[in-house]
Parts: sequence; structure tokens; C-alpha cells
Amino acid sequence: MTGTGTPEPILVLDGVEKAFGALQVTRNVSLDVRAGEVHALIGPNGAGKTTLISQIAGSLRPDAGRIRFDGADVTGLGVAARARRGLGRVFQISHVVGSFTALRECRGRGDRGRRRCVPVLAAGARRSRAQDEGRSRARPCRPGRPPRHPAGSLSHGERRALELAMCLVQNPKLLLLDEPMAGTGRAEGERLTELLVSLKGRIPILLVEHDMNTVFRLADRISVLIYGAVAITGEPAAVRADPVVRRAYLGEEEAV
Ligand SMILES: Nc1ncnc2c1ncn2[C@@H]1O[C@H](COP(=O)(O)OP(=O)(O)OP(=O)(O)O)[C@@H](O)[C@H]1O
Repeated sequence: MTGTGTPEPILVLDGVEKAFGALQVTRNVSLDVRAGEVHALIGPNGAGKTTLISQIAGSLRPDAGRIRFDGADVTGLGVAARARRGLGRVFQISHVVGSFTALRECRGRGDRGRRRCVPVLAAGARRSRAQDEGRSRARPCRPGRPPRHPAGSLSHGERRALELAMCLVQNPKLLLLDEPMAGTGRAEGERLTELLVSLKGRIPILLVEHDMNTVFRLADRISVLIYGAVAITGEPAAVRADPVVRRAYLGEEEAV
């Protein structure tokens, strides 16, 4: 709980900074993700969105600033420790192993071996309550193929759905999604958007996405990153109307 009696957001960034040599990529970034909300992070190419996600996930150490997750300061923790605390990340680039079956992909991500994994795409096995929750969240992501189908034969959109399932079976407390729509065709993109809509309100999501239709359909709040700094955080209507954002970013996307 915060001093005001409201629950602390699941994720709080306070003054997060990262430079690669002389290139300052994230600048004094402060934002939060509240329970149950979809918070979209948008911005032009190279604005620092993936770099910020990597700092939240723990694969990049911030140069300055603090990161609180689920009530604890995790700034000094690595990827595995943050994942164990419930941070789930779906990458911009596909990480499925083509020769594995969809089922085995999900098991592999259990990361503590078979006893801890959830066979999300198959029936059976004794499950804990947490596993049941993860399994039920992941169910809508089931690719339209048998679970023992090699993952390499899935379409791009099915792989993205599988990756989401691989993350959800671990029952994360927060989902970090980096451009889930990237590379998908229209029909696949719509199916993925529907999957994300089905998760809305059930799990908080920090969503990096260039597809503005998806962003404005899903987001409760939007933060706009420009040259590594948060230009505005607000509800979609306020962000859409902001003149600085329109000039710097949305102006390129008049179709929004
Ligand atoms: N490991 C790295 N070393 C050096 N520069 C990097 C590294 N990672 C990212 N950058 C640079 O940091 C800047 C921000 O990159 P980042 O991938 O975070 O942007 P982005 O907003 O996610 O872009 P996009 O929307 O195109 O995915 C870019 O100029 C990129 O070249």
C-alpha cells in the first residue's frame, strides 16, 4: 500500500537511465504499471523502448534510477531472479525452437524441469493452483495445431501466440510484451489482438507496440518515449490529442 491507502502499482520506474557509450538511450524515465492495466509504451524507432524493457526484465542494468516490482526493489536483481518473482517477457524476435513441439516449448520455459512446467497445450498432470491459473490464462493462445506439432511448422502468428503461452504458463504477475504484432499479417494480427484483449484486466501488461490500432484498442494508459524520455503519460484520448506527441510521432500515423 502507498501512503494514500491505494495499492502500490505492480511496477514502478523511478528515474531510469541508460547510455551506450556517448548515446543516451533512456533518460530519467519514471512510469508505473497499475494492477490490471494495459500500459502501452510507444515512440519512434530508436526511442529506447526495447532498451527500457530490457532494463525492467533485468538483462540490462540501468546506469541510474530504481525499479520496484511487486512491492520490492529489484534494481540489483538479474533476469532469472526477476522472472522467479513473476516478471514475464515476450521478446520482439521469436525465440521458439523450431524442432521442438509446441508442448515441449511450454515445458522448456518451466525452467525448473518437468515437475514445475505446465503442459498448457495438453491435458492431464497434477497441477498446483498457480499452474492452473497460468494454464487457464494461456489457453486462448493455443495455436490451431495439435500440441505435438513441431513449433517450426507454425505460422508466424501462431508462433507469437505460442510465445505468449510459454510466458503465461509461468503465471507471471506482469507481462512485458515487445512488439507482439511485428511481422504479422492482418488476420494474424487481429487474432493476436483478440488474445491480448482476452487477457486485459486479468494480468497487467506493459506493451511496446507500433500498431496504433492495437495500442488504442488495448491501452488504459499510454506513455510516449521520445529520444529516451517520457514525453507524456496519460489516457489514450489525452495522448492522441497532445500536440507534442502528434508532431513528434502520431503525425506520422494519421490513420490512427
Ligand atoms: N547494445 C547496444 N549497444 C549500443 N547501442 C544500442 C544497443 N542497444 C540499442 N542501442 C541503440 O539504442 C537506441 C535505442 O534502441 P532501442 O532498440 O531501445 O529502440 P526502440 O525504441 O525499441 O526501437 P524500435 O522501435 O525500432 O524497436 C538505438 O539507437 C539503438 O541503436
